[in-house]
Amino acid sequence: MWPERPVYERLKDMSDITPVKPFDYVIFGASGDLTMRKLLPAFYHRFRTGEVPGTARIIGVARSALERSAFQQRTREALESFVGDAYHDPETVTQFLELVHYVSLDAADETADWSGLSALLEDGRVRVFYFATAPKLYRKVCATLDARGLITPESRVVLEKPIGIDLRTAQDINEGVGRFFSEENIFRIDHYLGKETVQGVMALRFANPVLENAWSAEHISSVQITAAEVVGVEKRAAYYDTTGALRDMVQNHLLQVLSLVAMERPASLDADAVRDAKVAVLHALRPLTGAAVGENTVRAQYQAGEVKGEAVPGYLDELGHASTTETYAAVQAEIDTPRWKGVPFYLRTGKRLAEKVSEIVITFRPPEAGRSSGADLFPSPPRANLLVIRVQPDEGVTWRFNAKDPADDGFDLRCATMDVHFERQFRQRYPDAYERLLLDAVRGNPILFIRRDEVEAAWRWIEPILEGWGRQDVPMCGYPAGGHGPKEADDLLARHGDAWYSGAA
Ligand SMILES: NC(=O)C1=CN([C@@H]2O[C@H](COP(=O)(O)OP(=O)(O)OC[C@H]3O[C@@H](n4cnc5c(N)ncnc54)[C@H](OP(=O)(O)O)[C@@H]3O)[C@@H](O)[C@H]2O)C=CC1
Ligand SMILES: O=C1O[C@H](COP(=O)(O)O)[C@@H](O)[C@H](O)[C@H]1O
Repeated sequence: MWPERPVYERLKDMSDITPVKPFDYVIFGASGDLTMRKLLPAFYHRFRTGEVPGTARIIGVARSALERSAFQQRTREALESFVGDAYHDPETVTQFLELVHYVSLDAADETADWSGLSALLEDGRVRVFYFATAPKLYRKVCATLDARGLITPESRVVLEKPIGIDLRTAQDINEGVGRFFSEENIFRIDHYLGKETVQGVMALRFANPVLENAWSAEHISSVQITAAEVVGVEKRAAYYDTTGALRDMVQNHLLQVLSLVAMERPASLDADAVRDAKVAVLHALRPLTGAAVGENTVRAQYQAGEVKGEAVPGYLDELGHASTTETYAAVQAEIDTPRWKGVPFYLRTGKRLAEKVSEIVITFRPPEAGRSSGADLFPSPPRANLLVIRVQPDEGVTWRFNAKDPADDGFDLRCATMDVHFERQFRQRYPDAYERLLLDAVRGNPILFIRRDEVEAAWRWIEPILEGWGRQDVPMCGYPAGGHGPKEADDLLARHGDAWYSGAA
């Protein structure tokens, strides 16, 4: 039923564990992919390490008619598949399943019988409503929760992305949910912010003066942000075909990463200080309108190909009908601030690519000839320094620098790399992004969640691209499944003398 599970070496767990108070966590969309693959395994890990108390309740809600025992069985299978062997302890799993409840309910039906859910909720506890369903349900479910008296002063709501399909629908959702929950109790989740290496961007930038001082157009010539996936759309075709790569990944994950890479130093690590700094970047993105959409963006669909030795069908064959939804998007963005004047930020994401990798690549300017630098000193010209932040997998950093070529008796240069693999270095398990985010919502800590103005600013920038694509201003390109994306995305960079980083530092 589930894909083959990976085997992990057991590494150290978090040492900084502060158990949360008993809570009731209601997950709408409990039988879905996200809950099974990410949310329940994340809760399990935090239960295993003692952060989630044994009296907490995780209450799954979906329309499927399931007994509690059947949902517990599905949970057990999900944990077998998605928790590494080294952390999968049958006794702990059995204890964890005691936390898990299920209510069969059509959350879109305000006339349905909600008493099964209310009966499981305890007054005085932190109560989290997590919406792992289609965003069009969010407002309605909030209204019904309110009508049924289920929203208490200790209640919070977690909204999965994408929030809407454009600016207007995002505003509608924000307004609608905002009628029942104050902004401080709305947690808009973007799981990329929960990734350790994405949070680590701030540490890298602001705790290392060498990097902090070089972090601008004076020293950096381009920034690449990639989120490549091997999987196709598979069972999520119905959702994906109405969404596409730009809405699914760029509007949220990639723009959040870009904001962290490009933001000014925040006044503090308070949630609002960081969010103020991030939203300033989103406001400073140069709008891509008119001809600029065609010049700066590429969209494409995967075609039949081969992934890890297996033949796979193209997107349209999988769907069985025509579609203008992109499974790949590449965008060249510019940020109109003095710090980033003239620096291209290249973003790309796609399904059915050669490998699963998310990374940030910072290319520094090589020393210029004529300056009092190394450029004129050596017989071979120095190459650009590269800093590669591997968001996932193999979280870490690679630094490419110029070294003296040991094979040469003169002073020829050769590129060398320093590779840091964080798990190896810290002997520390890298938690899945959802682990921290699920419990930050219980703690009421919003630092890794997105504020309303951020979501709307991101849509404001994305919308003209969607409009240009809707007008068919930009051709739909193709790329073979299992490859590196469309040739047109390579051309986008080649126009500036750049090339996508291919792992070969
Ligand atoms: N899957 C992923 O990797 C990621 C998903 N997300 C987001 O999470 C959300 C869920 O995604 P995903 O799990 O993939 O989607 P799925 O389609 O797999 O799951 C949707 C869930 O919603 C339930 N559901 C649908 N309608 C209702 C209803 N009226 N009342 C109660 N439950 C309902 C379905 O169960 P039933 O049919 O039994 O009612 C099912 O459990 C989406 O917003 C998606 O964008 C975000 C990041 C990653
Ligand atoms: O939000 C989403 O993210 C996943 C990719 O997440 P990752 O953590 O595995 O990089 C993507 O597959 C999905 O389509 C999208 O909705």
